[in-house]
Amino acid sequence: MLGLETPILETQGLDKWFGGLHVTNQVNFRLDPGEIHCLIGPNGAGKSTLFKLMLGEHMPSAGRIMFEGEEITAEPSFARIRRGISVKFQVPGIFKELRVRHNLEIALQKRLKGDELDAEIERLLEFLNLYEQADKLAGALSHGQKQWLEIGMAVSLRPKLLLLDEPTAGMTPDETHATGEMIQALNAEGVSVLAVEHDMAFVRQIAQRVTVLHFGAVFAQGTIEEIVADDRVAAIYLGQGYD
Ligand SMILES: Nc1ncnc2c1ncn2[C@@H]1O[C@H](COP(=O)(O)OP(=O)(O)OP(=O)(O)O)[C@@H](O)[C@H]1O
Repeated sequence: MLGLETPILETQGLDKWFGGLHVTNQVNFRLDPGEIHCLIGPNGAGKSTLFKLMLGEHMPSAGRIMFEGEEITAEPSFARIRRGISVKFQVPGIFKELRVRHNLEIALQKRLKGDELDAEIERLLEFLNLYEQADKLAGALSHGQKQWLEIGMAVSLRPKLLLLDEPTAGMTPDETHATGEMIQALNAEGVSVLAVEHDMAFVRQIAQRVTVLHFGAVFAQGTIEEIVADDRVAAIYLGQGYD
């Protein structure tokens, strides 16, 4: 049941200032093990900054970050990755000049060798809907396929927690839906997920809980049904063109 276990990720009173700009404002956030959680909010609300604080790309001005009950506030990104946090950024970080298969091989060879490596490449190609693209150069994939390859690379280390920054940006509705199914399948294997997302249809598809950020602070939290029924949330999106 959500809320009773030690959170996989927790922030306590997290603050970030950029000069005079208070970009993260006393954020108390918890992600329970096994949860799919979406972080939404208008442009400039501070979603990416909160993400970067969780990853160790920015250091907070105040507050604490915990992973599985242990403090990681001052840890560099590589140490957080070693604990089991993996990330997929908006801009694909794939090797465009290499074949799709080879991209996966590079990501997987830290963990697997020989027959096991080969079998896992095949399994991932199937899982990512990239089986027929296996021998194409990664740079020749469609935008959506590149995002899927990046998801495959992000999960190749078997993370406990997957952080996704707008995973469906620029995707067609079909690709977006397929991405949702992929994330749900990973979640069914035990991966906890936190996704920054603008596409509300996608949020509705995957999120078990939603946090709304506004001016760097937690503005609302709940199920997607509670969030879409909240007039205060609708009001902060007015004029921004979201559905
Ligand atoms: N490195 C930085 N230095 C100074 N200001 C920054 C920096 N990074 C972000 N900001 C500012 O912090 C605020 C929040 O930015 P952030 O990118 O976290 O918002 P966001 O919710 O992710 O927005 P979007 O939905 O547009 O991606 C913005 O006003 C932005 O200009």
